Amino acid sequence: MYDWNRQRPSAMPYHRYRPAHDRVEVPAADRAWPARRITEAPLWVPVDLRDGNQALAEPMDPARKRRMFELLTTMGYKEIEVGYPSASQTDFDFVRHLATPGMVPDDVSVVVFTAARRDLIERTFAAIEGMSRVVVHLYTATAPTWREVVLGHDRAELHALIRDAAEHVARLAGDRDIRFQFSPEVFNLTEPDYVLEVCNGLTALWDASPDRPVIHNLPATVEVATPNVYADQIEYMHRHLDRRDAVILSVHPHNDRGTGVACAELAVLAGAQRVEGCLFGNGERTGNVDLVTLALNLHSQGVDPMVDLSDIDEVRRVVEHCNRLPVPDRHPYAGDLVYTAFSGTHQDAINKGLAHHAKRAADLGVPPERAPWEVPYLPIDPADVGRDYQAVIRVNSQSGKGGIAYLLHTRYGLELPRRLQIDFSSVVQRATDGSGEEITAEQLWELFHATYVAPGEGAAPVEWRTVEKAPGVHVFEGTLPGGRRVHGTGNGPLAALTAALAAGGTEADILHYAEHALDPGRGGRAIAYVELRAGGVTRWGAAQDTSVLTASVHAVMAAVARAREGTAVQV
Ligand SMILES: CC(=O)SCCNC(=O)CCNC(=O)[C@H](O)C(C)(C)COP(=O)(O)OP(=O)(O)OC[C@H]1O[C@@H](n2cnc3c(N)ncnc32)[C@H](O)[C@@H]1OP(=O)(O)O
Ligand SMILES: CC(C)C(=O)C(=O)O
Repeated sequence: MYDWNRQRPSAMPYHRYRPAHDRVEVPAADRAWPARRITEAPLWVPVDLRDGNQALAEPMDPARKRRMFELLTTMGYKEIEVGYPSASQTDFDFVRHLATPGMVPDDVSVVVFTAARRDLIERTFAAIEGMSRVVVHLYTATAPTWREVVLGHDRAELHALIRDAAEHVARLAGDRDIRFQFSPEVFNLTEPDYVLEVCNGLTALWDASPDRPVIHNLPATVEVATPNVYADQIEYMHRHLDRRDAVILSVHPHNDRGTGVACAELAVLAGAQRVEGCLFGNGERTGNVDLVTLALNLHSQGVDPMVDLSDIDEVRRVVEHCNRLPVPDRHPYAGDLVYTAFSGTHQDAINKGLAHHAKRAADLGVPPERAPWEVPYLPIDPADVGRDYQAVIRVNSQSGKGGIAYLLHTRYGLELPRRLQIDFSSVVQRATDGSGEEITAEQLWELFHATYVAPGEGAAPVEWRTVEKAPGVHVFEGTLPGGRRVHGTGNGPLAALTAALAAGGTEADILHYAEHALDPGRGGRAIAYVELRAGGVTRWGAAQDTSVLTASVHAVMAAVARAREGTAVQV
């Protein structure tokens, strides 16, 4: 029987915890969500200025709040939770600031958050005086532990408290342009029948209609189960909420198990129409669900995300400034390293994929940024979010020839022949293995130059010329360093050069020769690459010059000089 790697029981106190299924009744498994697909973006509601802000060690000051609000409207969010105005003077003043005419774009609604307490509700209404298109968001925790331990109420008492608060909200709203939202906090640990009793009661109390729908927001306040459990809970509510066409079913996942994004996506499959979260997942503890990841996940499936993330680094800079928290290097879509490959096989595949993409775009007659994207290892085109390809490939000891060639090509215009790529890759490997560090494009170029070009610099003829005496008959004559005159004839200038070298005692066979122009930014220069065999060893040499012939002669001499270094016998 297979028993390799048999794992041993740990000493972790895991038995202190109960599975989520024992803590909450998960409705019957008559589910349709697994077979559904997401074909349009849900309504997004960023809660950075409330849930995100309340989780910061240094909550945003008015200037940072204004910056965050501006960012959210610029990105295209149309419903934004702007604060908990009864919680602090800063929050109150910020909402009053938004009440100034012209501060909130006409097509944007603001949401204000309040607990189900009359004093807090009244302060909330004072904050929104004079504003239109406001959503008043009332919340109360409804899960058993919160009822019993935190609030000290049984089911009926808590229901009465919520209804009293909801009536107060409706009274203060009167016939103003205000909509209502309710969140049974810790929905995911609340009995489904109790959630329905409370939510359906409020739908009736607030007289929700398709023209003036109520929002029922069902939070996974603390994520406690696998995302399929949350999806089952949401689908059950979707099917059983009264006046379904007068209810916007909203979700508000947190990320305690690291599956906030999965919870939100499965909840949308299960019937949720609206998602609350924060940019890059700021929020209490491990954060709210990340709205950037959700939006770009849709983008990567060909679904319009309905927000603008075309300059993700600018979004990230503003969010980092407002929250005073960094976005990690591996953060989906936004981290510094997420479009970068270090490993050889990934680089090789990306390199080939990018070349294939460029060709496909040309074949289709469209610019590369409009052509269908199917590049291995890159789920989206970095250019879609304003990233360039500079950082896509970076080289260290895990890298292979493809990545090295890619960097030298994109940065310096070199088109290394395949065998030279292989040769140089082992040179790079030795250098990076020794240092253990990443090697930049500049350092690669320096290493390339030192390895293949520099040896020719002291070995090139001091003066030389070639003449075509008759068609196909070339003569090379020149003076080698040290003063020796050499002379040779061949069917081309390089054949004449090797004949001259042979006459001088150095037998060399050219195995491969390639040259190309470098880009115009390099002063009209050409580069030549030569692989030759001399004295029993095979070596590459390279040289650049404005003359192709000079570059070729110097490349031959560089390879000869390297072959000399590599043989015991002087060639
Ligand atoms: C999941 C969430 O994100 S919920 C939002 C959490 N956000 C915040 O707490 C940030 C802002 N909060 C605050 O600044 C303060 O808590 C305030 C101003 C709202 C209230 O402050 P205080 O009156 O000093 O009360 P404190 O915060 O100490 O305690 C909360 C009280 O409200 C009660 N309470 C808590 N939630 C609710 C609710 N949703 N509805 C009604 N009462 C509630 C608690 O039972 C407790 O009552 P008790 O004092 O009789 O035991
Ligand atoms: C009350 C709701 C909206 C909330 O912030 C949460 O449950 O995390």
